[in-house]
Amino acid sequence: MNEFKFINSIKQSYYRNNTTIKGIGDDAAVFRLPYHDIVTSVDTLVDGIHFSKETMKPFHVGYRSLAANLSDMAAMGANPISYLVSIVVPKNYSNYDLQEIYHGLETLAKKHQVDLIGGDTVTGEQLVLSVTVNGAVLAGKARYRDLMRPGDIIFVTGTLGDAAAGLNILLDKQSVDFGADYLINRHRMPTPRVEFASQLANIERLALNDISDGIASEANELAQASRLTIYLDEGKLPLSKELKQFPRAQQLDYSLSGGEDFELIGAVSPEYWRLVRDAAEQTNTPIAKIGEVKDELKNNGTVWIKRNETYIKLQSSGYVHKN
Ligand SMILES: Nc1ncnc2c1ncn2[C@@H]1O[C@H](COP(=O)(O)OP(=O)(O)OP(=O)(O)O)[C@@H](O)[C@H]1O
Ligand SMILES: Cc1ncc(C[n+]2csc(CCOP(=O)(O)O)c2C)c(N)n1
Ligand SMILES: [Mg+2]
Ligand SMILES: [Mg+2]
Ligand SMILES: [Mg+2]
Repeated sequence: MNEFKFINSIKQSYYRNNTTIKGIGDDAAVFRLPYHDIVTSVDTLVDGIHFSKETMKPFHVGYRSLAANLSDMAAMGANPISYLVSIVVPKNYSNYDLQEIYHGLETLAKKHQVDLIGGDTVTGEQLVLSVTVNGAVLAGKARYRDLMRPGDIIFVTGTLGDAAAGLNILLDKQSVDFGADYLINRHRMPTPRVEFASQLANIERLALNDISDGIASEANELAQASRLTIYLDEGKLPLSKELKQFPRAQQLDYSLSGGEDFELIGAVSPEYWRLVRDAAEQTNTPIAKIGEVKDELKNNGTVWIKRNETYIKLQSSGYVHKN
């Protein structure tokens, strides 16, 4: 790999987004947008933590990395515009491997009309891919975690637990009778719910969070940020037929704390539930009502889940990076 040749090889020949004023080729990129709040976030994938030779090809590393970032845009109700990639390239990575990472990034970027506007390339010991994404939301319309209100419906998109099941199949810790390809694909190439979230623009108030660490963790984040109590119904968690072939305890472990589903969990007033369902239908997004929000002084900041007709406390049991 030669740094400068490489940068030239990944540079887009034109920019899709008309907000992009300067992309790759100067000291920094520039984009311009009136009437919007700029939304930005960064997420990093590390070899051995988020993927391994067993679980992902370079193409998937690129795809999955942008997917996680676009998912954060969706969770803010923002439309993604552009992204930057910081990459640490190990010596044993071939030019082909590198191009495949960018092929994965570009495949999803094209789908969402976002531009690669910059980044940084260095060599190092292990592959690290850090993607920064920029997006925009109409001024004042970002979907913060503290925007839940008592009486809100809690909903979730897609199905939960598939990515964790797929990962365990890839790591040879699990075998299945059917649907291995589906589950593996859900792990390698998650679907960020960008169009769905964008279709909710007409709803005055909405709280959203995306599910990277598991719904047990993300629901607790919503409850804590909004200082309210969430009640979930375990029987209403949306599970794929592929996940349902596992023993019930495993279904629950994967769906509650497996993580990496990149689905959205949200809270909305019941009067707007119809609009949420319409948006789901228009964007081909499965959606399920899974609970409600209450204001209970002694329980605020916590999440409860109905299991066998009684509510038990749902601890924030998702994935935590630790040393
Ligand atoms: N090293 C850091 N320096 C500064 N801010 C950070 C750092 N790490 C996380 N944050 C900030 O902490 C908040 C929570 O980040 P977190 O990564 O948990 O959210 P997320 O990206 O939605 O979840 P995930 O990374 O699990 O997908 C965000 O505002 C994020 O920008
Ligand atoms: C090889 C391999 N081993 C384990 C895992 C599981 N894993 C890693 S990070 C994470 C949470 C999300 O991370 P973040 O919070 O950084 O977004 C999970 C569930 C994996 N993906 N690959
Ligand atoms: Mg993060
Ligand atoms: Mg997030
Ligand atoms: Mg995390």
